[in-house]
Amino acid sequence: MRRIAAEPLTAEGFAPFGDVLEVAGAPDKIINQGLCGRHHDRAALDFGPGGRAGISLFDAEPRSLPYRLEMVERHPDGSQAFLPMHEHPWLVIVAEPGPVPGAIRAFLAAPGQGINFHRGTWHGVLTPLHAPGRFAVVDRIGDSANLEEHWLEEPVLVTGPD
Ligand SMILES: NC(=O)N[C@@H](O)C(=O)O
Ligand code: NI
Repeated sequence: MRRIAAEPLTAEGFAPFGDVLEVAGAPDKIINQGLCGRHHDRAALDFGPGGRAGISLFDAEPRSLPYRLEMVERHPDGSQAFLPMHEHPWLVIVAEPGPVPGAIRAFLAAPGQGINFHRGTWHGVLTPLHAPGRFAVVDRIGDSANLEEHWLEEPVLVTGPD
């Protein structure tokens, strides 16, 4: 079985697949009587025609490393953001674009890091590594299925960082 090692999640490394949401660097503006830094407008949200933004809460079972990846999916009609409601590391898996998924990439999100998959990005489903696996999810609410799954011919074993 093919093995890939998760790499630390960075905005640069993840840029081809989406946005990293994290409090890093200077805020764009100081608000609330100087008591809050606003890191403004940090993700490319996209819900397409006929859709709208929704916020859902996911309570997912934690997985363990090494993680057996059997399927990736994509949402052709909108973006999808995973915003952790905990302070644990968690796993983000994507694949290079194409009519069928290309090379698999895995990232280990640090505590406090969230992500936003751009519309159509192949990805593994939400993968917490610790309980509680609680996330706010911002994605498209609409009439379409907005889901395409691809089952890998051979599972991939995702390990922790080298
Ligand atoms: N199906 C669903 O709502 N979640 C998936 O899209 C996922 O990426 O976890
Ligand atoms: Ni998804």
